[in-house]
Amino acid sequence: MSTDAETIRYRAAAGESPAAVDLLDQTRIPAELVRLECTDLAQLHDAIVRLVVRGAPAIGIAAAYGVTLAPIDPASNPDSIRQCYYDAIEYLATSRPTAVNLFWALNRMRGIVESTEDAAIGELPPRLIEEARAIHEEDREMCRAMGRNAAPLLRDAKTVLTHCNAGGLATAQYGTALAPIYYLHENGHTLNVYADETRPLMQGARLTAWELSQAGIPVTVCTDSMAGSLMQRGLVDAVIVGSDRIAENGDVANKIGTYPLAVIAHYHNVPFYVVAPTNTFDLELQSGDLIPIEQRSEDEVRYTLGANSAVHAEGRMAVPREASVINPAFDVTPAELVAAIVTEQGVIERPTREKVQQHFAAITNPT
Ligand SMILES: CSC[C@H]1O[C@H](OP(=O)(O)O)[C@H](O)[C@@H]1O
Repeated sequence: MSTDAETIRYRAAAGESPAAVDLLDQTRIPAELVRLECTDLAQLHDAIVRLVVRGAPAIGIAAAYGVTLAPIDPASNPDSIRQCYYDAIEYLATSRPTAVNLFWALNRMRGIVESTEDAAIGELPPRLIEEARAIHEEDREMCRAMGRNAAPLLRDAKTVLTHCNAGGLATAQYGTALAPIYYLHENGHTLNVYADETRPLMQGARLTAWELSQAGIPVTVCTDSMAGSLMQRGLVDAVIVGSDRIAENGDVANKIGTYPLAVIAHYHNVPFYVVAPTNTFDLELQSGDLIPIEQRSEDEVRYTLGANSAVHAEGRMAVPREASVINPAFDVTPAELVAAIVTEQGVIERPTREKVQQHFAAITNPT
């Protein structure tokens, strides 16, 4: 993806210009490529809430950079400086509840604050910038690794179906679920991709279709309700999606509409793959029913194409005011419907609690 379409950029403060988290405004794609500069915490928090920046890893990266925007007074005492950063971390943690990468990244930033001695408090701002940049670059590398690790699962596939956007726009670059698609394309095996439009905010139609088209990968947008008949007619060789949080037993939270895809894929013997970095696992949650599910504004359903972006500002009312609306942003797919979870460390075939634990044990105690 070209640098002007890079999901997130960061500018440290220099002279009169303040530090800025520079985001590709994903609510404006595909109509236009517009960047939004966030120079304070409220702007960054709002950008996460409105899905200007979205996708579990990208949310974590943006929030990590967001901590460096805390309005510290360098002349105040070390405890006051630390408290200002802690307040920023707590505030950013209120932006969206489901993607565990947000909390994982904020905890890493908290660790830098906690571990900086009074005598070195002047070093804290550059240390935080360095940690956020490390989180950003690590994600770039993890996406490449997930592409390599997931590619063999698709070696015999011609056509895959994906849901929402788990591509470069959801990460530092390259994506999770789309990473093997890019990797195979780069190595002479170009897949055909069905992209679920993904109501109500249309991340599939607007974002996945845009980024795959930019990469020269054939993509066909289908409505969410079409996926079943595509599999019924044998037109889908595999379903591949990202995730926002994976419980210890392998249950997977992802964009609303993922669970029915997994059920239909299971019924039609189509392999259902999940691609996510290890920082998307929440090993403190024993099962998926404990994953917090974000409830978003009903107006995103009431208006065509959702109601929270410039593209949607002229959205037409699709639901009479007298009718009620629900808008859970995610659902949970039980592990038994998942053929494999692919991380940057490898592949968890037929995930179970034991296999997830083994995957993480192998990371901490490599043989
Ligand atoms: C690579 S994680 C992408 C993940 O995040 C999306 O949710 P949202 O667009 O609301 O941030 C969706 O669940 C994707 O699978």
